[in-house]
Amino acid sequence: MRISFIGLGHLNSAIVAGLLADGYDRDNIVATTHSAASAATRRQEFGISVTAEEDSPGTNAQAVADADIVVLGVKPFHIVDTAQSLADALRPETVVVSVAAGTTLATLTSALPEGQPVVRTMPNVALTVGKGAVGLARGATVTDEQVAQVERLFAASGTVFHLPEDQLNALAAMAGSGPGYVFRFVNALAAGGMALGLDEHVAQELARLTVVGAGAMLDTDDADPAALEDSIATEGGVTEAALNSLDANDFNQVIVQALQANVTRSQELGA
Ligand SMILES: NC(=O)C1=CN([C@@H]2O[C@H](COP(=O)(O)OP(=O)(O)OC[C@H]3O[C@@H](n4cnc5c(N)ncnc54)[C@H](O)[C@@H]3O)[C@@H](O)[C@H]2O)C=CC1
Ligand SMILES: O=C(O)[C@@H]1CCC=N1
Repeated sequence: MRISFIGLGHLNSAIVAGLLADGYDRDNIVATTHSAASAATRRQEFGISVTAEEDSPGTNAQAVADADIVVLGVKPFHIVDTAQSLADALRPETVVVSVAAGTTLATLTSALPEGQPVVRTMPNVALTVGKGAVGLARGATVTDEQVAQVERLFAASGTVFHLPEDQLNALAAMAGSGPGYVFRFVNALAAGGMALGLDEHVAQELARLTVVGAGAMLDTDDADPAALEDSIATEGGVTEAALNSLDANDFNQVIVQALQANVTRSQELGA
């Protein structure tokens, strides 16, 4: 299966890293970037063929010419132009996969030749470490076999959820962006530790190790986050006092509002 990555930034790099860690043959992966500098960096990092549009205009079209799957990993506001620029080079059976926030199947389909198989996905960067969560919605003309091929691309380093397209923005708000919220929490925890008088390095290490440890406790199929929370919040103890403070500040509602802001932005990007 030949896979062509158009754009090799944070997200497509996470997919490539996951594939390579799973033993995928690097000779069957090619990628392109905008700048020559980032192509050189990624070539070095992954040992795959990476060419830059800046160096050789038209390299995107060359990269997709014999691909079985093309993964468009450019920013949402570039995806229509990019898809249109590839239209003449794509073989009719090549599956075009979008990872873009917001961009709908209808928009992508209208930028491609009629009947081109399309899959819209929403991955997250945890693919890099084999722990990705990926939403997948199929276009109208993609076959079951092609969907299975796309699923295998992500299942190498993550868990795939087949969802109706109208649920992908919600998945993005939770899982696509979710690692970013967790990293923000780590930074906030470290800042909290420093406010209590801990040395910066100690506070940062404590924050990081705490989230790594809690994440590892969740890393089983039957993990129960509510029961885990209870197991730490001893009745009348210190954790309970802190959680009560979070409740008093409407922590859950703060999260709901953040997810709503995320969905609103997806809708704007998709409009
Ligand atoms: N970063 C993340 O955690 C996630 C990102 N996404 C989606 O992934 C897509 C890319 O986002 P990031 O990787 O964060 O952005 P990024 O800025 O890191 O990567 C964009 C890539 O596109 C390349 N590019 C731009 N114009 C190009 C052109 N004409 N030809 C070839 N390559 C070109 C750039 O060189 C760069 O490698 C977006 O659509 C985003 O919605 C989806 C889920 C998670
Ligand atoms: O922030 C973004 O727009 C992308 C999509 C989900 C995560 N990163």
